[in-house]
Amino acid sequence: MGFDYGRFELYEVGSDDEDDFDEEEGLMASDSEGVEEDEEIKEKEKGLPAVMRCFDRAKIFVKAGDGGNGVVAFRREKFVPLGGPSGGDGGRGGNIYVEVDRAMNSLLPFRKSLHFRAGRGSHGQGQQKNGAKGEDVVVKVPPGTVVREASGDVLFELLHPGQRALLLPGGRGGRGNASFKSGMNKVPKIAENGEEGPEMWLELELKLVADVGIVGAPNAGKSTFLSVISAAQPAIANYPFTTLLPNLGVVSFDYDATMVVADLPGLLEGAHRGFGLGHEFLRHSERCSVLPEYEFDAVRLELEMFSPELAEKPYIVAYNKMDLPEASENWPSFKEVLQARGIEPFCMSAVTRNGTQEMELVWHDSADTLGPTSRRRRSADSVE
Ligand SMILES: Nc1nc2c(ncn2[C@@H]2O[C@H](COP(=O)(O)OP(=O)(O)OP(=O)(O)O)[C@@H](O)[C@H]2O)c(=O)[nH]1
Ligand SMILES: [Mg+2]
Repeated sequence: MGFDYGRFELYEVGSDDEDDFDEEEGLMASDSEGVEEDEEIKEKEKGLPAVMRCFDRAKIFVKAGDGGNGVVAFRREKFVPLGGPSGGDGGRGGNIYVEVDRAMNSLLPFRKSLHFRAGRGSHGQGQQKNGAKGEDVVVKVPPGTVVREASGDVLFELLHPGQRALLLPGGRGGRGNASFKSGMNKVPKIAENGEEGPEMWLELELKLVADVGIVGAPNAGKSTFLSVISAAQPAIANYPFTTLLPNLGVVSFDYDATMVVADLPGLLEGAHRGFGLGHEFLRHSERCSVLPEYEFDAVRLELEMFSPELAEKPYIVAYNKMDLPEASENWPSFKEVLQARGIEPFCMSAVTRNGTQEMELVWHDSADTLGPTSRRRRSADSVE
């Protein structure tokens, strides 16, 4: 994907405009226009560290279908000038559902399409024909999505793939005059209009339910590592900032124990904006002579600047790319420096899978120290 993504502050509540929607749809097809918009969002996001993007938000408008109108009609038969009432009922409007789609991992699609309208019920017809039900609309969201009303009240938390909830029921269809008939000779000329489908604005928030996050410098091999220890298949490429959206993977240990791991965007995103050690770091890495402990400090600092609370979480240091000569040469001194600071680093090669299993086991054994959620979530569920 050629664009950054971010926090979605899209439209004011109440800007419910059909034309808007079509335009937005159009954007999806034509990339060139989309790019401009992305630039704008990027601009707004300056200084937002990558980790913040794990929490993804979107605002959407949903409207259930209106009910179809009931109809006034009379039977017409030869020699019967005024037959009985025969107007059918209107069909019910379509419902709006929200459903978890395991293939999604962000709320990004809602940037392009934020209005969801279910179909209108058809009107009733003569000969007591009832109108057809309006088409339902299913809003697909990624696992871990919290749905809130505009007031902030939580409506649903959607965790499990396939989980589906009814957001708004369609409006009732109006009764046709046939159903108002009360006696043989009464010929009511009344019929109801369909009920309007309810509508509302909703806020979606995607919360990653991960036990462990892989943080590190851009291009360090985080996505590669995730792909080795889980079934996840994140994009891997030999340039920094390949990962713009967090990838989730499930690491399975023996007997039923699992851990959800998030591969996060390269943490030194601030680096190219020149704060913290970043600028310096990039200059070094251009020359490819960056000291591993320097990189480690830069990542730690970046994490601290983003969230001191996050930085206080227990962590395990993995030194990757050991298959490369320059990496294995640097390893002893890196290890020494860190040990002197009371940290025991591990080394591995994600590509050759040397040491990756050991890393998994360390995680497994540290489940208690890695945070209270790890054990609780084990074998739990949702993301895979
Ligand atoms: N030699 C070697 N190359 C590796 C190893 N792990 C990853 N790579 C390569 O390093 C490059 C970056 O790997 P990614 O997994 O995309 O790195 P990342 O940390 O996710 O990068 P960003 O998402 O851009 O921050 C790719 O070309 C990988 O093939 C390793 O253990 N040894
Ligand atoms: Mg990556």
